[in-house]
Amino acid sequence: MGIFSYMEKYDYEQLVICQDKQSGLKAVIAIHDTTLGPALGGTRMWTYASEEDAIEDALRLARGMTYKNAAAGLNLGGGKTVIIGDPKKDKNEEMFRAFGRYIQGLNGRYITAEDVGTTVEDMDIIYQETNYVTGISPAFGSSGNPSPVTAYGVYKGMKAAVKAAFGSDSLAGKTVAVQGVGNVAYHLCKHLHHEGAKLIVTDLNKEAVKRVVEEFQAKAVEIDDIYSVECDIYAPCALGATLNDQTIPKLKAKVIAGAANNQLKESRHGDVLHAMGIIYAPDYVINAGGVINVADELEGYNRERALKKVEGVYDNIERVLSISERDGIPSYKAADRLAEERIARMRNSRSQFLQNEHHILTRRSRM
Ligand SMILES: NC(=O)C1=CN([C@@H]2O[C@H](COP(=O)(O)OP(=O)(O)OC[C@H]3O[C@@H](n4cnc5c(N)ncnc54)[C@H](O)[C@@H]3O)[C@@H](O)[C@H]2O)C=CC1
Ligand SMILES: CC(C)CC(=O)C(=O)O
Repeated sequence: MGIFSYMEKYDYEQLVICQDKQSGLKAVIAIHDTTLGPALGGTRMWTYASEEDAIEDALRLARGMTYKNAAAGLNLGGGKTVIIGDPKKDKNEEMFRAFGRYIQGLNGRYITAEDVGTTVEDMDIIYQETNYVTGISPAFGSSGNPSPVTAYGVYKGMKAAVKAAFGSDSLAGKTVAVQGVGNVAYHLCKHLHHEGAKLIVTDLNKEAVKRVVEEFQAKAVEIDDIYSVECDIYAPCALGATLNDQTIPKLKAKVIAGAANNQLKESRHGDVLHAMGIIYAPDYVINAGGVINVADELEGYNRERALKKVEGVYDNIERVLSISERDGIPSYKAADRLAEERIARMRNSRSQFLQNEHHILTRRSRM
């Protein structure tokens, strides 16, 4: 399908291809929908096999952010950036300075933050060129790395999903298979270990595996074995599309609850999970803790208030799963319905861009 056909099919607003020869920057900014407010979504840096893969990831992630921000009750639209490159080798200051200027050129339509392969330090560099960035250092009055807060939300959402499957939200004694133990899942494993869950983990990064084995007595398995291990919960916390025709038949888990974006390769895989009786916590509902955290910056960041809002992920998962049960529809469809209904209701309200004649992020710099 051509880019314009794809953008028309899912009603995207804008796709920006950014290049800076001197720094090697090759970035794709996708803005899906700004009905609820400026598009907010992180910047992912990854070694994509092709430019087409990078563009597809940016588009899928951006639309996911529209649904995530709407379902979380935020006055934010959906957008995302991918930077093509190896985050371990290809980063430099001028790359993120150039990227910050491209964001500034969008005049507040897109606000960025961290995602896979980018860090608070990268956001601090971007902040030198534009105000339209969140998740920057607390020294600037910001919220810092969103990952630990995302993990807290996933932990709360997992408890709600476990309650739907087993009748109690206790994770004590439950076995959780965690795929990808990076920024978010390291902190998720800490919560799970503290509550007495047993951990089975895998990651391409052997140092990341070693850390959770040593700290949380996790059992390490090979990359492809994570799907078929005996467990109660499968927690996808790596990249997307891990729920597909090849992997779903291997699953033994009764619950799927993880941080990764775009876990379903295609929507129909959500139908398959529903038919199998597996409780699927929709990815953009359970992993909304990070964006809820950085969105609190719009009011002048208050960590206690932000964490209180993130605890609401538990209620949101309960609400989606009860709609799924009541109406006999897959949980991903119940989540989509909630998000789409809010966007439709807000379509005619005043834009969140210019409350009190100021972009919603300018309040931060006035505090
Ligand atoms: N950082 C945040 O606050 C948020 C992150 N997410 C999503 O959560 C997921 C994880 O994000 P982070 O922890 O920030 O990224 P990260 O890059 O720190 O961790 C991802 C880990 O997955 C591993 N990995 C990649 N492919 C793998 C595979 N095939 N099998 C096993 N491990 C694999 C990587 O080696 C890495 O250690 C991503 O999908 C991200 O988009 C969603 C919401 C917020
Ligand atoms: C604050 C960011 C981590 C938000 C985002 O990009 C996400 O939730 O995927």
